[in-house]
Amino acid sequence: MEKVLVTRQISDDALALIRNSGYEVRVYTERKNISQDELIKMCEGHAGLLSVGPNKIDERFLSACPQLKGIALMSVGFDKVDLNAANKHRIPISNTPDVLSEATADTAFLLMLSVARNAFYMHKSIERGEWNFFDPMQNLGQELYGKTLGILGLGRIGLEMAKKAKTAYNMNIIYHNRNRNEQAEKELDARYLSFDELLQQSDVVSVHVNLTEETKGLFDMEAFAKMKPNAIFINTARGAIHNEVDLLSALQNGTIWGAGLDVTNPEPMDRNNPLLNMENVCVLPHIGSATKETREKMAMMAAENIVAALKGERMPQVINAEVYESL
Ligand SMILES: NC(=O)c1ccc[n+]([C@@H]2O[C@H](COP(=O)([O-])OP(=O)(O)OC[C@H]3O[C@@H](n4cnc5c(N)ncnc54)[C@H](O)[C@@H]3O)[C@@H](O)[C@H]2O)c1
Ligand SMILES: O=C(O)[C@H](O)CO
Repeated sequence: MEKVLVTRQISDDALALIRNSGYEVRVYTERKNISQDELIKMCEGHAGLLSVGPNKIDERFLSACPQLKGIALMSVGFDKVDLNAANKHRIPISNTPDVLSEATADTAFLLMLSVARNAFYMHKSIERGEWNFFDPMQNLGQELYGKTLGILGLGRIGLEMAKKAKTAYNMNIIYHNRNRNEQAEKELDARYLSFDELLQQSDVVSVHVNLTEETKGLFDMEAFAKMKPNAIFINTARGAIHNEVDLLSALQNGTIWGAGLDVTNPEPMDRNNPLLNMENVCVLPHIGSATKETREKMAMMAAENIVAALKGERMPQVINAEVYESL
């Protein structure tokens, strides 16, 4: 019986789907990140890998695991995968698009509102015993009604964020993306701008692009300096898209007003990171898609994909469709 390695505990239904399809499942249950050497060792004797978490799938890994017939990621982001290497080894790789878009956009929205009202810091101030009387001039945040939201990356998640902001706060939507989205322009009255124009005109910038060589470090001091002093920076995409040292300076010297991060670089963030003690910053531990419903859907999607790969069928959510074309 062929075996599938699952690198984290996932839902029983998803595991049952793999087992009921005729495969043995081994679940790695230790609560720590896995080194590549450990993963290579664990993959021995397995035909399928359902990869949960930031496992690096590169030339070294794929050369060391020639028995793998497919890899299903339980994430939409695939920045840890070297697709050229996967194509070279003819390994199909799948991800979990769409099912997590709403939950992740909710997290971006939650951060936007929390930063605008300093919510996390206010919570901590109660714990510190600082809530002693009602002061009408203290703890003042910003309103979002009618303000301008700049979306970098109007893909699946960016579009959900734009819809929420338009519906809930009638925000003006501006965006920068690889391609224009005429439907969003029509339905949300969204305006397409250059990256620099987006920075200059946004009250909130929300990042939803994939992490690539092009977007790595895109938000540095030069970018923050182009933003408005009242601007809020939200990143739920990947931590490496912003330069953390530059972000800290921009927040400390008032170049921008606040920041909300669901993603950091590295992850986990060091508990002594100065960003955690700033009034104008909210940080979450990469919980973008972390609802029971969404994680269940992601697990089922990943399970369906790995079963397809082992059966020799096309993975429904394959990222590197080229592997099928070259067969
Ligand atoms: N925080 C979380 O838990 C969480 C959850 C899901 C996804 N994510 C991140 O969100 C990202 C986006 O997910 P998605 O499903 O919306 O992906 P998507 O592919 O639908 O959207 C990404 C958009 O960014 C655009 N883009 C990419 N590079 C660009 C560039 N250099 N300039 C302009 N536009 C560019 C693309 O054209 C696309 O429209 C994922 O890659 C992942 O890193 C994070
Ligand atoms: O890309 C994703 O789906 C999330 O960030 C989880 O890795």
